[in-house]
Amino acid sequence: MPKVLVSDKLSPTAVKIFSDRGIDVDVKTGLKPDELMAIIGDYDGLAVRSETKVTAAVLEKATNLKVVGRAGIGVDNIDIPAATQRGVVVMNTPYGNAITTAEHTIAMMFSLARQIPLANASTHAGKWEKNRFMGVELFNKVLGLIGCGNIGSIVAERAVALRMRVIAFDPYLSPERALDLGVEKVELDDLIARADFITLHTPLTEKTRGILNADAIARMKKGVRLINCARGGLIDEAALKAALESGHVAGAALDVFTAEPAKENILFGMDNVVCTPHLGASTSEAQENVALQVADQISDYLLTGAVTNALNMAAVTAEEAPRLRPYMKLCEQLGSFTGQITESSLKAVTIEYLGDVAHLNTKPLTAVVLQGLLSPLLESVNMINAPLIARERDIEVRETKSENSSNFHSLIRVQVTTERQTRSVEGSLFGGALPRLVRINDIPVEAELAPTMLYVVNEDKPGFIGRVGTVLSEAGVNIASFHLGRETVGGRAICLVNVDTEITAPLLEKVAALPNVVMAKALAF
Ligand SMILES: NC(=O)c1ccc[n+]([C@@H]2O[C@H](COP(=O)([O-])OP(=O)(O)OC[C@H]3O[C@@H](n4cnc5c(N)ncnc54)[C@H](O)[C@@H]3O)[C@@H](O)[C@H]2O)c1
Ligand SMILES: O=C(O)[C@H](O)COP(=O)(O)O
Repeated sequence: MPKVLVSDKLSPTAVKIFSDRGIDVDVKTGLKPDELMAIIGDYDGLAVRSETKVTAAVLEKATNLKVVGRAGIGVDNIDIPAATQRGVVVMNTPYGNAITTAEHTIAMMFSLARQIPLANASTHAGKWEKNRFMGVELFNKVLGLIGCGNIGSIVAERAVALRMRVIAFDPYLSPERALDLGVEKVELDDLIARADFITLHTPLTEKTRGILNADAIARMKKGVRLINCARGGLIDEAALKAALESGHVAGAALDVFTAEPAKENILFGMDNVVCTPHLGASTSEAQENVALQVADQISDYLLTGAVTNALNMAAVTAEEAPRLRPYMKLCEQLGSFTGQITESSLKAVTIEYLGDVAHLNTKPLTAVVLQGLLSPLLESVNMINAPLIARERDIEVRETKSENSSNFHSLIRVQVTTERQTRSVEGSLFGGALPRLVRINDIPVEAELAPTMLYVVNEDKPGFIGRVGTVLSEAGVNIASFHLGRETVGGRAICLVNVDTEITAPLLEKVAALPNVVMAKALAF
């Protein structure tokens, strides 16, 4: 039974879903890094929010871990490259808290415009300072959105309804989408110069870190108000403090901070700053949504292989997963066979999906071919990091599909080009489930791949089979099955022998030295 650890505060719905689906679940929140590292090796899945830091050091100890699920959007607390390297799928729940966070942004904008937090404190203190709190309307003001994805778009819709004039900077916002939302797509400089209110809705990346720095702030309208419910670090806090003190920026509302938990911050205590402790996603509805989604996604992956909302792997639906399973095995074997017989550096791989398989989601199949292909050549390759490794090594990966597959319902052809040559291997599923190699280069064959195999390329001459059999039997190696194929009578031929024990190097040398043998290799699957 798979085991999952919930290490941040999640709605109890998550635990119920894991238990109902037959997954062992432990809830241990507030763990220190060394405490997490001490126990993480026991778990197949980890469910987190933003508090648990899933670092490379934690992943190193996570020897059984298959999936990390983030109940929320931002994944900056998870070392995705390290997870990818270790074959751990990282998933988030990209929509579950988007409305809630957009509503928090709007609430922060109103709070700033009408100084509600300060007025509230003053009124509670019995001061009745009616003349102190003069606000501004949102109506007809220019709202500049930096980032117009899920949350930015929802903020835009709400702001348009408030009759604000909404402009947005987002390099990935299409003109059609902007039109649909009723926002004007602009460049960052334009937004900075025109906006009365600016809200941020991007992840924190190398490009967005400090996107509102001293220079950007200096170019804003005097009296601008800034709202950040995305990530600390998008606004330079020291530059903001200076601009708030000078009055250039009239106010700022911040849910997120450069260092969190933010027990101290240079902006704390300023009258024109409204703060909340990273509450953007904190509504009962959003927490219910993300807990339910993350538990279902983690369970689906652990129980069926379905992949939803992964950041480092292609999606696989629950319906696709069982149909893909036998092809995954075949693809791994085709990749592994090709990888084991490849001796010079790889330049390109083409994977052709022919017949019924062409209608399936082939992205994960290609990832598995690459895993099989690269595993004999490199350490620690898995289907999650294999596409990345291929890219990093400039191996061109092509995928083609066609409905025609000659004599087979489905046929997968893997063609590999190295510095020296191009070779191809074809495979199919017999009876819809059993992987078989059906062609190696131009030679038809029908071979089941077994854990230990001998692969020989030879000239098709009488006596060859007997000689191989004799050499193997003299070495005490039992033959389980023998598969032959040849180009033409007397031409190039191949033989694949499934054997019950290891083929040692001296034995392989003996086979290679037999008459008419062109090449001999020991293979393992
Ligand atoms: N405060 C909270 O509790 C809370 C809750 C949820 C999400 N968030 C944060 O809000 C952010 C946005 O979430 P989302 O769901 O809208 O994500 P999203 O991926 O749907 O949208 C992000 C948008 O930012 C845009 N973008 C990326 N780089 C950019 C750049 N350099 N300049 C301009 N735009 C850029 C992208 O094109 C995308 O449209 C995330 O960082 C997330 O972590 C915070
Ligand atoms: O990225 C997110 O989803 C938000 O920052 C929410 O974070 P939280 O789950 O820690 O509240």
